[in-house]
Amino acid sequence: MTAKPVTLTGERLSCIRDDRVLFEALSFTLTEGQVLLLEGKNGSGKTSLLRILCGFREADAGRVLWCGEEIDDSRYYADMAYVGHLDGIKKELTVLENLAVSLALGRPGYFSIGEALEKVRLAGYDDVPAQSLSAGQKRRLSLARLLITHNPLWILDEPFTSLDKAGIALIESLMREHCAAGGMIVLTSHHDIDLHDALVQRIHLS
Ligand SMILES: Nc1ncnc2c1ncn2[C@@H]1O[C@H](COP(=O)(O)OP(=O)(O)OP(=O)(O)O)[C@@H](O)[C@H]1O
Repeated sequence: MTAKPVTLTGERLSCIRDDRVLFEALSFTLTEGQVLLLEGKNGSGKTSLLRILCGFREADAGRVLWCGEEIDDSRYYADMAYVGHLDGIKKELTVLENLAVSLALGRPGYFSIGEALEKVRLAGYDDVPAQSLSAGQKRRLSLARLLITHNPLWILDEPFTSLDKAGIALIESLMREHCAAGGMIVLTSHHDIDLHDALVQRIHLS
């Protein structure tokens, strides 16, 4: 039996909020190594589309498929990692405890916890409660979760928020490595991203 190709497909997706059509009949297919960049002004529906792709909200019409199957199965949730506005961090836990919980819930990824902390420049912060971190450090911690578990699909809502220049360059290089390893990324960003154009599909919501 041949394995199905790894794809994320949006099929004629529509979203309506308070009688306003944010988007309608939106279709795309993302394959291994590709990035889908959602662009558009504030309130245009980027986060709403991400939430539909994550399965947190149903589309008003259309379907989301992972490897050709509807996303209501556990395989999708094992394969997908979401980093949203709220960082997904447990503030009462330490940096190390936060990552240990993520690792326990997922499959081991590219890096150990120690290596991931080095990468995101949080080495030495292991025992610091997450609530004491700065906004940029919290964002780095939430992104470190992507490195310690194996998730072919990353869904990232404004991943560069609160990051300094070095942090932005770091995330871009992690995204390039993820795509080179066959991963896929869907993200929203108000910043330009430094990725090879051939990898990037853009959807502009208006
Ligand atoms: N839970 C909700 N109930 C009703 N309306 C909502 C809800 N969430 C979002 N909206 C509305 O949907 C529209 C799109 O919001 P969304 O967060 O998807 O925009 P966005 O493109 O991500 O914006 P931003 O760039 O500001 O993050 C907005 O007008 C918002 O008020």
